[in-house]
Amino acid sequence: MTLTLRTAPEVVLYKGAVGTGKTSALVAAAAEKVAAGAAPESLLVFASTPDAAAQLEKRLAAAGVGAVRVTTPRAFCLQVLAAPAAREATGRDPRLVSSFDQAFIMEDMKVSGLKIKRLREMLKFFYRGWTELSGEDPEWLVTAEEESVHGMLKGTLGFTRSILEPELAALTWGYLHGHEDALAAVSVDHVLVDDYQQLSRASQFVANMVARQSVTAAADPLACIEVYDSYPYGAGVDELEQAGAEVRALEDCHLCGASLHAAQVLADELEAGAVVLGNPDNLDASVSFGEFPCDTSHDEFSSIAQRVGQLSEAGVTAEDIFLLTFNKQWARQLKRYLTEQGIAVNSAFDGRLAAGDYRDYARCAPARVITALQLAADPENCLAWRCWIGFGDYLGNSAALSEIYAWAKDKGYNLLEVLQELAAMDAGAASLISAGAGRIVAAYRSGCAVVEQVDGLSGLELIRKLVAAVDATAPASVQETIIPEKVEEMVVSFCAPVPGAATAKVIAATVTDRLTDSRLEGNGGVMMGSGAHVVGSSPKALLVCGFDNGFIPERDYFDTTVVTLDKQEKMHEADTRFLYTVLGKATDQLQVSYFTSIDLVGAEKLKLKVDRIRLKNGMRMARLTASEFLPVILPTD
Ligand SMILES: Nc1ncnc2c1ncn2[C@@H]1O[C@H](COP(=O)(O)OP(=O)(O)OP(=O)(O)O)[C@@H](O)[C@H]1O
Repeated sequence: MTLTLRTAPEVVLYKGAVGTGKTSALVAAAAEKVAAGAAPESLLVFASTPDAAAQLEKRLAAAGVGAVRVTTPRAFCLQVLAAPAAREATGRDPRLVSSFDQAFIMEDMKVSGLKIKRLREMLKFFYRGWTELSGEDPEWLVTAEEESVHGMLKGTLGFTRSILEPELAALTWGYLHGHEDALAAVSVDHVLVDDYQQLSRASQFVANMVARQSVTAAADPLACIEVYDSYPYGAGVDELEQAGAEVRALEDCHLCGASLHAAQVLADELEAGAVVLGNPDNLDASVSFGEFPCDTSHDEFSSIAQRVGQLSEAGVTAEDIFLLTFNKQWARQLKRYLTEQGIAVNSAFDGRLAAGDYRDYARCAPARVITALQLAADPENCLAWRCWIGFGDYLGNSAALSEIYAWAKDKGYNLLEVLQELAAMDAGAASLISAGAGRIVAAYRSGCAVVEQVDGLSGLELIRKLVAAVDATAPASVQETIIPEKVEEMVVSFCAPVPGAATAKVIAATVTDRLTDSRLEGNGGVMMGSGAHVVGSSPKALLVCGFDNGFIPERDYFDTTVVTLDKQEKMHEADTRFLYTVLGKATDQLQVSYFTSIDLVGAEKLKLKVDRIRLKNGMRMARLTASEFLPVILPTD
């Protein structure tokens, strides 16, 4: 069964390679519509990531179209599903399952009895299917096993009233598709979409369906990389063309010579002859390219700091410099170094919850406090209840829960209603439903007590009290091993900043953002981040840092005992596409640096590819090489 794209009567598609001015064309189109009399509120602009949305908002404001709403499909869908009617219809709250929550959902799924590897594969198949709206095809799920595992997953998500990210846009599309009034309420006259190819198919469908008069999209099919939506749908560009889009091809590239050259050779590798980037200014690639080999990692940090200094002396503002990194741990070290040198860095939040092992009360103490905070913010948060009752048990209490779910299935209860009903029963009756019901009810009661104890508190006082109250719910033997000050420090750093008046709701919202999103959080400073953060920006100087084998390509790529040849080929293609997208960004300079030696322990920790080991001053040192992509992108004479 084929599903056809429902779109607006007027569809324009700006199509071009990196740096050909697609976003600029979109901004101009928005400005034109407003100049022609459209109210700014009648426009809705989608970007593929929150960082790209922030950049686009600035570009629109600079073009005089300030009051236009710029968002991501994810944020838009969550807002649509927040309406009471949508909650009622979908049976879900607008709450995404974070990677932390996912551990518990996985425990619930393991009850299916499938081997973990098979289960993970099947889940991926469902996720992709959801993003591609395969659920519309009655023959999508073939085997009875698939049907049953799929039903189980949907059931678990229903009980916890939560949404998996790959499910979000499909759920929204399904809801709007079946509720014309809801669709009319969220529709606008003009929808504009940047980096269309980076959206999932379901996101693309949602963006099109909410446009009454026109859709203006910008796309580069070659730059189809996963940055925010899972399973970006490159084929959607063709689908839009088939839906009657008027294609406006953009060919002149406005990047610096080095970025243009890198993009061209990488594009050639992806699809011979597919893209020929016009170079209107006949730029010389070698002038805008810089290669900076360094001996140690520390030398590279120092080289980066020095170059940032030189750039700012030359008049490049901090906001026009992007430091692209490939490894989180190494990026953390680089950030620390730059900050010590007085260089302000605008990067994504990088605190860890030290979620530890949820089976171990002591190790997951900060995660339990965060979960309790979410319950304090919303005692009806079924997903947080799921986590809360799972802590401290080897299987996250999944076996008992599955029996309880089976009992509650026909009653139409959500998890909180199930817990309330069990708590109201006498213990004997509850244990007939599940032998583990007593444990679950006890956990539920302890959670209610914690919520009650922090009622009305705010700021640090709230967190302090939460830490103490949560600590008291752990078994006495565990409490002895928990250091409340340490837990408090970790929780505070995860929630920071915590103003005195911040309520549980406010703090929990920050936590939820950080658990489910990654965006540049700084106010000014040089931008630093991964490929997902550079998308949507057009820095003057792009400094590619730590361009080493092991960081890109990843170490496993080189080890054919770990990776099959097929997989290796796929990894190479994905890296090429990724580099094509992210290196094709700089308008003035593309600088690449790498380091060639590190102690062996450091190399292991950072998962670098070690070429050779030698002894230096009695220490085992690893010899590294620049990324195998460096010779590919080097400008030729
Ligand atoms: N006609 C033009 N003349 C000169 N510079 C331009 C022109 N159009 C765009 N630029 C500049 O080129 C850079 C890239 O433009 P833009 O971001 O619009 O391209 P894009 O195709 O959307 O890029 P990406 O592939 O990164 O999404 C920006 O710095 C922009 O200001």
